[in-house]
Amino acid sequence: MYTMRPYDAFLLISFGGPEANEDVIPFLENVTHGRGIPRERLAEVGEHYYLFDGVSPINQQCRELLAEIRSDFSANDVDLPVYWGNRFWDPMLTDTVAQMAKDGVRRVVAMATSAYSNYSSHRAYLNDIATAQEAVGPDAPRIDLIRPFFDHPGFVEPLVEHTRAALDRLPAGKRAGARLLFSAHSIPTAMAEASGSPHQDYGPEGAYVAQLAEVARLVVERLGSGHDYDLVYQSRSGPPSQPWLEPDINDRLRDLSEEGVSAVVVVPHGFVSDHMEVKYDLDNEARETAQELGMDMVRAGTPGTHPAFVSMVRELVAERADPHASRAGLGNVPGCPEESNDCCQRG
Ligand SMILES: CC1=C(CCC(=O)O)c2cc3nc(cc4[nH]c(cc5[nH]c(cc1n2)c(C)c5CCC(=O)O)c(CCC(=O)O)c4C)C(CCC(=O)O)=C3C
Ligand SMILES: [Fe+2]
Repeated sequence: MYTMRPYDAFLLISFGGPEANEDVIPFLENVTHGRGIPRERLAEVGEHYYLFDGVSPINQQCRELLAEIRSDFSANDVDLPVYWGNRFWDPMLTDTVAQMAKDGVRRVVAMATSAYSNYSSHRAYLNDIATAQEAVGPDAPRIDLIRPFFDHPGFVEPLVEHTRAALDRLPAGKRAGARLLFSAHSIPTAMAEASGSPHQDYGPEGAYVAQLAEVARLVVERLGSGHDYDLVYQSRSGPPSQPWLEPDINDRLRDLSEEGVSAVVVVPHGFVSDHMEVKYDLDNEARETAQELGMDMVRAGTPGTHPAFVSMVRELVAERADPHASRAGLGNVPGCPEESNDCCQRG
């Protein structure tokens, strides 16, 4: 039996989402607590959830990933029980940490459903782990979070495969001339500049943008088809006075249309699963923009439960368990150190 010493449990930590209409507003209040998001934006985002009867796809996607992790662990003789806790909706992280304490779990390896270095995707998870441990008290287990994994082959390879499949869904005559749009969640530029380790040089835009650009480059390199591509952003939510990462995907689609591009493949490489920000902001909003412009648009899938992504989870657990393990990483942009108190500040 493969024990993954020193760990005695695995924990998946995700964002969480509502699964009923009456949960939408309380969920949005949890997410935006004290974050200065304009009321109009909240009402608008609420409507996105009501369109799907208040059901965010993210919890079901976590359940599917958890099922795959459990069977992968058992097929590979990894005897770690698998737990799940969310930052903003049931099952809440604090409740899961309390349950682990009750079950006698002492040392946990955790993975966030978030691949890149920035406050929202990394530091916020570390902070929420600490808050949950404090709430549970002295019996709370120690929890080691797995590093941002944007450069792991188990994240990149599924994106390559899904981009290739998306290109094949375009009309044959449009494939060669299609533009690839790599799309990620926008964040405030100040947060982007504060992303990653302060002891690394990522260039003026910070770690998050450098990592997104590197993953896009790695995917295009592996496709080997010579397609032109751009990095774009989606799901901006702050007040207009606050600068966020640009260009917005909808603005870029308009510019590309003027430049004569008539087909695009959108690759949501900033995300791990096809949750609401992918389903609404790309499949409804960006698609509508593309339709208005008369462009063909196909959206590639996220890693989701791709077998390489599921194996990656086990590989990252083994990497975290062994301080001498070499890090599986493609490309040239560093992530965050394993034990880090100063990376990914809010900015
Ligand atoms: C970088 C990033 C990721 C990707 C990495 C990761 O996955 O972690 C991500 C994922 C997600 N974001 C999600 C939902 C929301 N994010 C919001 C607000 C915000 N996101 C931000 C950043 C990110 N967010 C930021 C800087 C804000 C502003 C408020 C703040 O500074 O904290 C709001 C408030 C309303 C709004 O303003 O849009 C909602 C509802 C869901 C769940 C979707 C579902 O239900 O399926 C997921 C997976
Ligand atoms: Fe978000």
